[in-house]
Amino acid sequence: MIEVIEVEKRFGRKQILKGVSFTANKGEITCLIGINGVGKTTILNAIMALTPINNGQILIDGKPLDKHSFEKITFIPDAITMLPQMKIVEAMEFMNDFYTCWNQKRATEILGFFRLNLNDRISSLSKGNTAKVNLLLGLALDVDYVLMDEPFSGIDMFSREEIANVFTSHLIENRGVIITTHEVGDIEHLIDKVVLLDNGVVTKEFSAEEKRENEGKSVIDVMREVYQR
Ligand SMILES: Nc1ncnc2c1ncn2[C@@H]1O[C@H](COP(=O)(O)OP(=O)(O)OP(=O)(O)O)[C@@H](O)[C@H]1O
Repeated sequence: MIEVIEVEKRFGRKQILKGVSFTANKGEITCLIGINGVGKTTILNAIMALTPINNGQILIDGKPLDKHSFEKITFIPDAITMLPQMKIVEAMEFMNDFYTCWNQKRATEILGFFRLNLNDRISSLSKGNTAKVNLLLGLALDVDYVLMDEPFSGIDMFSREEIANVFTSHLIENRGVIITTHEVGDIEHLIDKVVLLDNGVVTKEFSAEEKRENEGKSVIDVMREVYQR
């Protein structure tokens, strides 16, 4: 389980996170939702220890972040981190050299899943294929938790459908996934838990299925209630 406990984060004098708490379980998809600038990416960066927090605690399987946390989590950012002149195959080789938990068999499977070509250069990829390469590089790591920052952002509906298919595949099975988005429509039916952020805190944390079954409300209905004040 990933536990985010009363996390506070300031950039200069601007307090972005004012005591954010939520949990994300293994085998579940937890969706962090909030309007632009609310601090979704900052939370993912904090979980990866890429940004220091001012207060609070983050635990992975009950333990504070340390140098071994990286063997448990992968972060799939919304922009490519590989050099533009690299071919996809070279990006995969780089990951293989760098990470002991790289799973080549899984990488080859994802390559086929997304119909990507090994010899295509990163710089030549469409936005949709860039997102798919990011997913390939992240999901081919054998780790328990996957953080995804805005995987659907700016991508056409066909690529969105293909990416959404990942969430029902064995590529995700048994892993704990935290995804940030403000375009919840594509995966609403796949999300286990929704964490709504507003004004630096978690305003609602709920099961999407229970909300639908007990109150007849979709995630988008709840978002409207929270954000259209
Ligand atoms: N390194 C930084 N230095 C200063 N301010 C920052 C830094 N990183 C983020 N911020 C600010 O913190 C706030 C939250 O940023 P963050 O990227 O976490 O939001 P977000 O919810 O992911 O937004 P979006 O949906 O637009 O991606 C923003 O106001 C942003 O400008």
